[in-house]
Amino acid sequence: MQNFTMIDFSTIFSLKIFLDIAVYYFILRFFLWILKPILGLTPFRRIPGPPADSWWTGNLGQLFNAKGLPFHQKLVDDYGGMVKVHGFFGDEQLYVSDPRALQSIISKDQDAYEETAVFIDSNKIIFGPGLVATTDEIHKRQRKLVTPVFSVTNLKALTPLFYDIAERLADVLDNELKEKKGKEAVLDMHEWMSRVALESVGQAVLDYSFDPLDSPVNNPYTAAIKELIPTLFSLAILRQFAPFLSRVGSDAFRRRLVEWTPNQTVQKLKHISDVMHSTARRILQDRRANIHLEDTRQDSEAKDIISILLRENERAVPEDKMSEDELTGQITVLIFGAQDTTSSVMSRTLDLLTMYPNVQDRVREELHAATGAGDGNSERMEYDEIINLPWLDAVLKETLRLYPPVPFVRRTAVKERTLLYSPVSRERATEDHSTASVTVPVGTTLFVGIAAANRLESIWGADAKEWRPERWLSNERKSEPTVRLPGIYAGTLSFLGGGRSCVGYKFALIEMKIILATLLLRFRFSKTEDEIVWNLSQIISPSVRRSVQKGQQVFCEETKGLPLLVQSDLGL
Ligand code: HEM
Repeated sequence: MQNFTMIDFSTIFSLKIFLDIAVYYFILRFFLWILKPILGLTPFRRIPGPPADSWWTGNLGQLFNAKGLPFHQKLVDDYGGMVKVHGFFGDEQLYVSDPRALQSIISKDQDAYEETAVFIDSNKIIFGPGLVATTDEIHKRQRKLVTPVFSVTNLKALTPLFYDIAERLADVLDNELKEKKGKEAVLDMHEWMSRVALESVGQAVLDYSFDPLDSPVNNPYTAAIKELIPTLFSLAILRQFAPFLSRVGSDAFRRRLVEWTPNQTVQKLKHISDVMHSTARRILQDRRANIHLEDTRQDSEAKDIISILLRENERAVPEDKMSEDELTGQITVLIFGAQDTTSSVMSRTLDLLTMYPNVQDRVREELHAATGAGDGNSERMEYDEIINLPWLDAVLKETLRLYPPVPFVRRTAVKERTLLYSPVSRERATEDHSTASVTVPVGTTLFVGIAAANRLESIWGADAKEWRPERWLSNERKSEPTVRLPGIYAGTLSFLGGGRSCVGYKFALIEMKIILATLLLRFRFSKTEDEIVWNLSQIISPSVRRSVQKGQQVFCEETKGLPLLVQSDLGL
């Protein structure tokens, strides 16, 4: 009883402090908002940009909006590569797609631009202290161990596994068509791409099956990971307070605060995070038990990414070793980083191939020639062969360039730096190639416009906004552009660049190529009557838009999915 009174008192005390700080925070921001323009404290007076859409959320509601993609593009079309946008209470932020400024942010001066505190702190709460929740030396130490695990040698060893999963999916789709009593049927290919992506990353990273593909999924982790991105996105505005909330009280107090929050979405996020964390911990214990077993048997070594990481961690010098919490954090981060991104790109590729059937035929011809599929005895390709197929490669490069699944990331300036950029006036006809500069004060939030930079005419030519895989074929390649983006993949920013670039990009490429090649060899994909729209939900995903009549009124309804007509008779 005594104990109970004590805990209750400290909780109430912490809650009071929390509420006091929250009130003072809002009052301070409110006064700053009024005073800043009067005192001339607006750092980006000369940078063009749209007016704030709301006095307290600025342009955030437009930027973090499922239908926000056209707004992102319009910023660049109307105002150029350095745009001023507004955050909370008039906070001035920069939306950058200018290649020279991006070189500084992503590469040359990368230590001056860190992930935002909102990103780091909310990831720490959701995933634990893995790569996306750490900064500075801790982040560098973790990357030193994680990056080599994704070496080409390790990925080559995973190639047969990716083939096993891709072929299992093709057999399952074949059965679906047979069950529908024919050689063709409309199937939700985004659902299948999501399932096969999760199974691939589960098996390749953890040696764990999340989804057998040939039977219904009944795994709480699978359900949790599916819900994570939409749930995070619907809390986009609330998450801006994560840095503030994560510094209030103890871990136990903050957990209780979350439990008390009378908001269904917050409770859903707590449940998702708990499921992911407990599953990751269990898997880690299993893997650890297995690698010790293999060590004593001197058996062939496990090829999954986490077993390799555990072995590397054992061998690392004490100051480089990752703790149990850091390793658990990596598991969820890798699964999360891999699933929605690759499924989005594979879905988009299939959708585009239905819009450009001649390109679909061309890729299939290339696959037939490489595998002997036309003669009825299709063979698996080796890693090097499939990675270097020109048409398949061109299709993926062009899809990733024009439709990167992560269209922007954000950074915070942690050191004051000056960015050089080319100012572009509103009328493109009067483009000005002179250099302008802007000093970026510490604390400024910057948007790195990945999709915007990937579509710049100054780099990709007048047809930059068209999907033309041919541009990647050697006979079409013109001279190297004079302006370059600081990206690690094909001169694009799709996997970013610098010290926070995607660690899994080679994994993603081989996985996606094997799955797409296997499907294209067995099936033809065509459009249906359905209207497909691509929505922004942190990562872009497809939905079907339908008109629904309710009484006298007609409404537009959107359901996640990508229905495509799938045919198994390729007439070979
Ligand atoms: C088409 C697929 C993919 C795309 C387009 C993609 C894109 C990206 C981008 C843009 C970032 C930078 C995020 C930021 O700075 O805020 C990133 C980071 C990351 N990606 Fe990927 N990714 C893909 C697949 C994968 C896969 C398959 C894995 C793992 C197996 C993975 C693991 C990660 C991790 C761990 C990070 C954080 C790196 C760090 O902060 O040091 N990604 N990815």
